[in-house]
Amino acid sequence: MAATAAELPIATARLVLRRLVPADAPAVTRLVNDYSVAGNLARVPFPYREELAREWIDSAGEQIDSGDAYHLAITQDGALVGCIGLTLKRGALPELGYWVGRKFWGRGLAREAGQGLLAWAETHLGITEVEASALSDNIASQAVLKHLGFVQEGTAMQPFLSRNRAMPVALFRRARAPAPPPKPILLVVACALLDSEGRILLAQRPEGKSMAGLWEFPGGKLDEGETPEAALIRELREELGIETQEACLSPLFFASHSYANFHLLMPLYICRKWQGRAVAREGQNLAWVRPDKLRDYPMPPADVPLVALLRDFL
Ligand SMILES: Nc1nc2c([nH]c(=O)n2[C@H]2C[C@H](O)[C@@H](COP(=O)(O)OP(=O)(O)OP(=O)(O)O)O2)c(=O)[nH]1
Repeated sequence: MAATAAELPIATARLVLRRLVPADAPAVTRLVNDYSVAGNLARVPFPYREELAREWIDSAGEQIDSGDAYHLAITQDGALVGCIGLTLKRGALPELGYWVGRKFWGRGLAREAGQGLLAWAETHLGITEVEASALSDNIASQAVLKHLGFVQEGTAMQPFLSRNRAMPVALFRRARAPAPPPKPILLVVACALLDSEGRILLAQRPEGKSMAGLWEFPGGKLDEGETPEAALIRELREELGIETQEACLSPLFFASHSYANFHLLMPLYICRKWQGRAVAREGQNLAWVRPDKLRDYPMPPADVPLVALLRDFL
């Protein structure tokens, strides 16, 4: 598996870009089997059948593992709204492609997903220059590319499977993005609460928050003047209604991860002793999870290395 595949999913303010899974086939088919979507895509036939979606999802997984292409599901609040991908080619620039289901148009989702994927590709694959194309009359898609820093370089005729003929397209290219402004470092403390059966407590981020639907270790940001331990004791009380003391918190690992707008520095503590029963005081879903099942719970990208370390440690 390419080392970079471990750095997925990609989280943006409203979206999670994750690997496609076989269970996505019906949603992909429903959204692509719409001429207003398929007609803009060069490489999909119309009508579009679920069998093709299944084959494409399988090959997308293989391509991520081999590092040949990164086609990802664009999800919002856990639901698939479109797909985005970067195809690496020999002797040519990597190519960006995307589509968003018609009912999700007009919300800036393609732009947000594009920013997330391009920033990820720059950080993890060292890719700075990318090309893309859009039908000459697809003004919306061209506007997305321009927002992403692409500049039109020419036009060409390209065969479109969905239309059974060649169509005029505008060719775009994006040079290295200007250096981004420095990001603030956000210090967040988190805790692996371990119960007597060796299970760890995960909490699901609720709708309306960034990275909604992903599972995380309980915790949160430090208040002004607070020590990390005091912040964690307060967060555990506020979120779960449990009481613990500094002596019961042992520092374990830390995460250091760049999100779009901030750089997260997150010490992870382990706690085996507390008073009270953990209950969801903020409407979040809770799950007590065995270490070997942690991978079944999608977590923010910052947590992925922590989960691997924790599984080895426990
Ligand atoms: N508590 C916790 N936060 C995590 C984990 N992984 C991870 O990336 N984070 C991020 C999500 C948030 O951006 C930040 C936690 O801050 P928070 O819990 O106080 O903030 P929040 O979600 O209420 O608010 P927001 O800033 O996301 O809107 O750290 C984790 O395992 N636990």
